[in-house]
Amino acid sequence: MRIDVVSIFPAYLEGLKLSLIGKAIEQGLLDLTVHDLRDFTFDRHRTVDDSPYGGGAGMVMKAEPWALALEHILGEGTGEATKPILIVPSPAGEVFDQRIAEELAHTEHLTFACGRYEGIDQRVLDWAGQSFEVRPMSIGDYVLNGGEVASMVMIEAVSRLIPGVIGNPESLTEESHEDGLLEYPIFTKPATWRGHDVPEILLSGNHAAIARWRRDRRLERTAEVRPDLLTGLGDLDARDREVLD
Ligand SMILES: COc1cccc(Cn2ccc3ccc(-c4cc(N)[nH]n4)cc32)c1
Repeated sequence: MRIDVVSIFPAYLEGLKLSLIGKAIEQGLLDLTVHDLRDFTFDRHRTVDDSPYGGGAGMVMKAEPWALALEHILGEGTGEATKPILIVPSPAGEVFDQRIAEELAHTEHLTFACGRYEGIDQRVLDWAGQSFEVRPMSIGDYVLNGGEVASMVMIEAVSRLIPGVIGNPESLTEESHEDGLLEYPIFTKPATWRGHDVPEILLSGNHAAIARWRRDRRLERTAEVRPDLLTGLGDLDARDREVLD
């Protein structure tokens, strides 16, 4: 997968080059390029913003640098079969979730447009629609100062789903949100720690009983912390219902 990110703070994205995502880049599973939007300005001050038409507080990101940056990215295109996707982090976007992460993990090329100030001139998104599938995307109902953190969240959530990025693919199966339930509580040595014991069942070696215990804990935790997720689940069996009632 090819990922391009455009930002006026390219150093923000350096964190992605650590740990598993960094290894995936080294292994060629991921091709990440971060572009400095100011490289697409040509005035002395490398201007990327101006005051908003219609008045109001703050500044708006100018269209032309964005168009030049996106054209540069398209120009490096390797003739992808489908329109590349342009993710535009925004408080006014569709809310990113695991389903969208799974969807994006199957695409060839993602571009993230990291806005700052009060956002990007709307005409950029309208213009980009001719060459990109433009997806304004929120990572939650709270306000950030720009799109970089949101892009890192989405890039991490998507990249870890690419085969080979996470060493053990089994660890992707029983995760929160993977199948609609939150994950079960986890423990490691020592078996007793500051007066707190690991649940006996986990020391029993009875794998069927352990699997059942884990599913029960997932159901209980989901019902307690995120009951909204239970409505989206398919048919729960009688045993599941018993745990929830
Ligand atoms: C109403 O508050 C705002 C309205 C417009 C812009 C900004 C600041 N800002 C600039 C670029 C940008 C990109 C993403 C986000 C963002 C995404 C999520 N989930 N929260 N915040 C915020 C951004 C704040």
